Amino acid sequence: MTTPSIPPMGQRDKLLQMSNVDKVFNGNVVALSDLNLTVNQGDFISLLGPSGCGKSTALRLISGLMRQTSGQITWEGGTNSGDIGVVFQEPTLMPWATVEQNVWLPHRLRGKSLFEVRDQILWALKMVGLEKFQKSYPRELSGGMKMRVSIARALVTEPRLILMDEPFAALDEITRHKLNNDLLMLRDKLKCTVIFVTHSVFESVFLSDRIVVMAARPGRVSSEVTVDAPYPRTEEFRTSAGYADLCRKASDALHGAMNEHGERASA
Ligand SMILES: Nc1ncnc2c1ncn2[C@@H]1O[C@H](COP(=O)(O)OP(=O)(O)OP(=O)(O)O)[C@@H](O)[C@H]1O
Repeated sequence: MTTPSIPPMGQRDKLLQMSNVDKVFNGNVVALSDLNLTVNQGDFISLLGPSGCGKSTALRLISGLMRQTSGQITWEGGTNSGDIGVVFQEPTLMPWATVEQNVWLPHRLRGKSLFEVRDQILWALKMVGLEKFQKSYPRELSGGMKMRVSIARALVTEPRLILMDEPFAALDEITRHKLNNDLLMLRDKLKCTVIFVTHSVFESVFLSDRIVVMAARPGRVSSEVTVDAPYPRTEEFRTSAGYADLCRKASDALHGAMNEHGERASA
C-alpha cells in the first residue's frame, strides 16, 4: 500500500465536519451541546477532557453506533461501510476464536469468507507485528498483544478514519509507551486519520498534532492546543524541554476546561 505523505496542518483536505451537534440521553442528560469539530485527512486528534465530558459519546456519534439528537455530521464525499475502524479500551476479542478469525470479523460481518480476505488479514497483522500469531488464541497473548490484535481488526478494512477510545489506559506504563511509539509508526506508514480519546495530557501531546480539550456539563469543545512538534516523535521528544512545555500548555487548557465548572483537575 503506497500513500502520499500527510500535508502540513492547514493544507489538509477536510474529512468530516461536526456542526452544532447535541446529544441528550433519556430526554434530560445533555451529554453534548453544540459540539463543532472539523476533522481533516491525516489529522491525529486527541480528545482530552474530564470524565463525563462526552468524549466517548462524540466517538460513538462519529462511528455511527449512535445518532445525535440534533446537528449534523457530514463526511466529505459520503461514507461507506469499512471507512471507520474502532478500537475500544478493552481489546474485546472473541476468546474462542484465533487471532486470524478475530481480525476477520469486520469483513465477516460484510459477508466475506476468511479465504477471500486472508491477504488483508495478514497485512493488518504485519502492520502490528503479529503475523506469526495468526493461529494463536487470545489467552496465549499478553495484554499489549491483545490490544495489537484489536488494532489489526480496526485496520483490516483499510478505514479512512480510526477511532480509539482510551485504548491503552488499562496497560502498564512501559507497554503503553511502546504502543504509543508503534501507533505513530503505523500512522506514518498508513497516513491515516486518527481520533484518540485519552485522559492523559502526556499521551495526547506525544501522539497528536491537535488536542481538542473538552469541558463537561454539557460536553463541548473548550479549546484546542496545536502540537507543532515534527514527526517522527521518539524518546528524545518525550524527554525534551519542548515536550514539557507542550504538556504544560495542554495541562493549563485542561484545567481551564475543568474550571469552567469549578471541577478539580486530576490529570
Ligand atoms: N447510554 C447512556 N445513557 C444515559 N447517559 C449516558 C449514556 N452514555 C453516556 N451517558 C452520559 O453522558 C455523559 C457523557 O458520557 P461519556 O461516556 O461520553 O463521557 P466521557 O468523557 O467519555 O467519560 P469518561 O472519560 O469517564 O469515559 C455522562 O454524563 C454519561 O453519564
